Amino acid sequence: MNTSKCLVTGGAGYVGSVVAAHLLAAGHTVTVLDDLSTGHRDAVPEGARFIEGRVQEAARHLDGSYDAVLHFAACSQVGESVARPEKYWRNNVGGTLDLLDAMRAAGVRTLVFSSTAATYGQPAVVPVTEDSPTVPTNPYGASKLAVDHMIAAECAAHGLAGVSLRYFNVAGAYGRWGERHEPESHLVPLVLRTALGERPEIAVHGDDYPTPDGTCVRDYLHVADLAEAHLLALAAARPGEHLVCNLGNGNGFSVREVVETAREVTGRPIPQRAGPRRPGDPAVLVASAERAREVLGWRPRRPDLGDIIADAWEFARRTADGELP
Ligand SMILES: NC(=O)c1ccc[n+]([C@@H]2O[C@H](COP(=O)([O-])OP(=O)(O)OC[C@H]3O[C@@H](n4cnc5c(N)ncnc54)[C@H](O)[C@@H]3O)[C@@H](O)[C@H]2O)c1
Ligand SMILES: O=c1ccn([C@@H]2O[C@H](COP(=O)(O)OP(=O)(O)O[C@H]3O[C@H](CO)[C@H](O)[C@H](O)[C@H]3O)[C@@H](O)[C@H]2O)c(=O)[nH]1
Repeated sequence: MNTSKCLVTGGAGYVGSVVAAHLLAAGHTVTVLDDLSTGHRDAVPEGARFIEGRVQEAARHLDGSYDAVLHFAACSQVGESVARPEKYWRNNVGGTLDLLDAMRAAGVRTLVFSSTAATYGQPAVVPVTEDSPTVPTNPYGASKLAVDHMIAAECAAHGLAGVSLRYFNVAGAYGRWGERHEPESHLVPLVLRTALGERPEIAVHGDDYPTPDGTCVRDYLHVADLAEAHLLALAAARPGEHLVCNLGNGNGFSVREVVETAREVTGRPIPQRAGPRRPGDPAVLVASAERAREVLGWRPRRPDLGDIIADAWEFARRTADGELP
């Protein structure tokens, strides 16, 4: 296997730190560039070089010795993006434009980008393929879609080898790396904080959706399986081509099913209360990841929701016990 020298932007965050750990384990050389706006210094894996800095200043750090960039650094809260869209255009779109300029100037010609299911908005048909219409329902999704377009144009005009990976719902943990967002908005870690007694109950955002139990259905994906896909994407990237791949397991679980599975995994009660819908939430989001299987050869190893939640639970418990930071 060829090994690469990689710049990992956002490598102090949840997904970026897990991917950085996988890259190192596979023998790649890793430099993390992160401004710690939502990330944690201690999440950067041992063996990676760390630069505290902004993607907007990537030109200062990139040179021709790098083979590839994996770009995770972004703002990623849907609600905040509605309230403060300018932050999302500036950081996600503007930051990536600066990064592309820096890569072109340094001659670094491979990019793997964290895109999202939010680029599709409310899909009319599930499972969602990469050919589904992209009609984002919030500025976060729109900013990520704009970046996908920027990368496609950079590939066509300047020969970049670009891959956009559209994650569905990432969850789980990998060893000492897990989800530590503050504030946390994602369902699985909030359910587990409730199991730990740190929160009195889980608010179910809407139970009147056109789904079997009335709650939203999502496709949950293990963060370690997601990391594997990034390594495969690095190997599959081709100059002048922009590859877009969905990443999900193709199985939908409702909010109630997630809570029930967490009760089974943790053996704790986990009170829940139905509340109003959260604006912008699609009823059902399930991926077709056929392309990732065919083109990348991606095979998720932990597709079972119980396994995903068990790993997140182990991480949440160790964090609560003070064993992890
Ligand atoms: N977690 C999910 O479920 C999910 C789903 C779809 C897509 N994504 C995308 O995956 C990526 C990683 O998500 P995450 O959950 O790990 O988020 P995260 O907030 O944990 O990580 C993002 C990291 O980027 C850093 N960062 C932000 N702006 C920066 C800048 N301008 N310069 C340098 N560093 C900067 C933050 O400090 C943080 O460490 C994001 O691009 C996100 O949009 C995540
Ligand atoms: O306290 C909570 C938190 C969430 N939910 C529900 O649980 C489901 C999953 O919510 P998350 O916030 O965990 O995830 P999203 O589906 O909203 O978001 C995920 O998918 C999006 C694409 O639509 C973006 O990519 C985003 O970054 C990614 O986390 C949703 O129906 C949400 O309404 C609750 O009922 N209660």
